[in-house]
Amino acid sequence: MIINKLALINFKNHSEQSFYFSPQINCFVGNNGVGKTNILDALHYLSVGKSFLGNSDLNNVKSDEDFFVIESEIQNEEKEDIIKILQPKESKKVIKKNDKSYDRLADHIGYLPSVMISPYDSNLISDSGESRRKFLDAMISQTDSSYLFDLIQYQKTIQQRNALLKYFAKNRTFDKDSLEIYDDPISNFGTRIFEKRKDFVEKLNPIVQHFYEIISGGKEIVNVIYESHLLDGFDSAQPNSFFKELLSSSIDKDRALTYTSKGTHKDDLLFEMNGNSIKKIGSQGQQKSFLISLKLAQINRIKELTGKSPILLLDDIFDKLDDSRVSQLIELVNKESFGQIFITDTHKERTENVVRRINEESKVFEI
Ligand SMILES: Nc1ncnc2c1ncn2[C@@H]1O[C@H](COP(=O)(O)OP(=O)(O)OP(=O)(O)O)[C@@H](O)[C@H]1O
Repeated sequence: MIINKLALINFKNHSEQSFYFSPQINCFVGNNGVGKTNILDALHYLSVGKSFLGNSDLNNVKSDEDFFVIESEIQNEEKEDIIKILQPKESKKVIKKNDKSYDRLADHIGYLPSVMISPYDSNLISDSGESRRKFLDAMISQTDSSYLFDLIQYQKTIQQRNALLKYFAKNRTFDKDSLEIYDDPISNFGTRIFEKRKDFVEKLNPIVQHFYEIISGGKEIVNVIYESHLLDGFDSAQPNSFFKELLSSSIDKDRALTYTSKGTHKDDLLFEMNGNSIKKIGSQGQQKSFLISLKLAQINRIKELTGKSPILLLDDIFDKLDDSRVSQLIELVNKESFGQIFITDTHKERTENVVRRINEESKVFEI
């Protein structure tokens, strides 16, 4: 998939902008705050229908305007598709492919896979498990639409179970049978989610290690470890029954807490360097190298599973990396022949130097 053209109207600080892209490398250079990251965010919208910054859609409408439009021409093998996202201030967001609206956003996920590497990635290390779960879910969803369906159903059912637990607490009543109605759907959806997450992380980890070794010159060993309540005692011969046991053994605790305390909604990823938490012992540069390795491994898995090269969005990537790590990274990008790449940087000369070394067709846009 190659994005040939991007046109923005009233998207964040961009009133009207069009770009005709190189199929290989595209750089946006300019001072702080001119809207370089916003362009990557628009490309992220094209991929997954929302901002990578987690902003609400309405916040992305340019101040004092009534709507935004992101429109693009995308080379999809032999044909060109038009993807259009329209967000009016007064009504729902519409995503169209070749003039036909999608019924559900989920149907668009996977069409144009993307991987973003940005300064905000450090939140993956510093934040709570929720942001790592979201990252894992977004990664698997881009390669497996049934995963996204299971995830949506699982989350809905957990919400219903939690609402019932709260109802019981509020009305000082309890009915075990009504609570157990949720055991089957939760364990069915949840077990599938668990198995896919476990498998995905097991295959991702050696690739992360491989990339980290290249970027760091083999200085440290990193590990991505999947953590789940389901790991201890899970029996693949009877997959669902273990989840059900987990739910029933925590009923008393759940009643006291008024929410479901055990399940895949509590999963996490552990990031380690030389056997210790990378959050505790990793320097900023080491953490950044780890996150880049994680994202490059994500590209690798998406390519392997879907046959599509995701677009690579690199926001301020060169910041905080020393020269040798930048060189290793460039060599890697060169060797691995990633798909179409979009880079932002405040230093025009640095970007131009880097791009020259990559030796691919490129365009530099001054914003
Ligand atoms: N809804 C909006 N309406 C108008 N302007 C907006 C809106 N949302 C964000 N902006 C503006 O976008 C600018 C930030 O853009 P962006 O983060 O893309 O900059 P950047 O060029 O990547 O900067 P840096 O080099 O600092 O990362 C800010 O000036 C901000 O005020």
